[in-house]
Amino acid sequence: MTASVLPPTSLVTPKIQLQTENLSRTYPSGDGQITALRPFSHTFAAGMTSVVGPSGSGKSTLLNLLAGFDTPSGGTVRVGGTDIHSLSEAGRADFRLGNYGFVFQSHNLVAILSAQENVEFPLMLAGVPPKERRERARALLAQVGLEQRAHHLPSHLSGGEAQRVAIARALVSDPAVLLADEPTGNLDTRSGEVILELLTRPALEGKTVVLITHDPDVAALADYHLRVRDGEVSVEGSQ
Ligand SMILES: Nc1ncnc2c1ncn2[C@@H]1O[C@H](COP(=O)(O)OP(=O)(O)OP(=O)(O)O)[C@@H](O)[C@H]1O
Repeated sequence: MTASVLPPTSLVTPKIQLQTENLSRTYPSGDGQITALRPFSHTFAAGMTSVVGPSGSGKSTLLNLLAGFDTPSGGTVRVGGTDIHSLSEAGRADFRLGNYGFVFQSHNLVAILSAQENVEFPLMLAGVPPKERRERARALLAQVGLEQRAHHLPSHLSGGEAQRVAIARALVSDPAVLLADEPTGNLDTRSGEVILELLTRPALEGKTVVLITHDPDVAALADYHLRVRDGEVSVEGSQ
């Protein structure tokens, strides 16, 4: 894998703060309500924060709210001072393009696009000119060690390779916030280690990485630790 410095880009964003205040979510259930997330106030530090907790405890609910994919029942998520849920849907989508990267358990690559085109995709949506798009996507594919696979379709990549392309895509806009939901969940141990190493790099660069995992060994790699139990998030301190 080639370690390289990101090329200059018009999309570079400064490190920004991810902050929640009394963030909560309830869902209707029959006659009553399910409290998926109890009021949670927290400032995420730059670096990697793991989120652990049993199935159904509220981890994905928290991540979806941080991403602005779901609407809170109360409270706010601020990214660099912007209350993301006060934006229109289109405004939030634009804001995400410039500030967030996502890595999911399943790579979610577009099946009919090559690895290179998948990585270019967010830049295309952001209106970055083709030449710069190509160069940045190439640089990112090199960073994840897949420059030789640039023209392969996702179906011709291994699970670990596809996840590396997904990471390249998540990082291509140089986002300040990277949200990862069980990114190693479907991978063998060795491929999982490669993915984690790639996720620790942006954390070392001062970005805010939030990583949901069931795996205590994966969580142990993070700088900060949150535990969710019955919708209650607690801070477990740093190591
Ligand atoms: N759209 C929804 N409608 C109703 N209830 C929901 C919805 N999404 C989540 N819940 C409920 O909220 C609670 C928290 O769910 P959530 O998916 O956040 O848990 P999780 O910790 O991510 O679980 P897992 O580890 O299994 O993915 C659960 O009781 C779940 O059933």
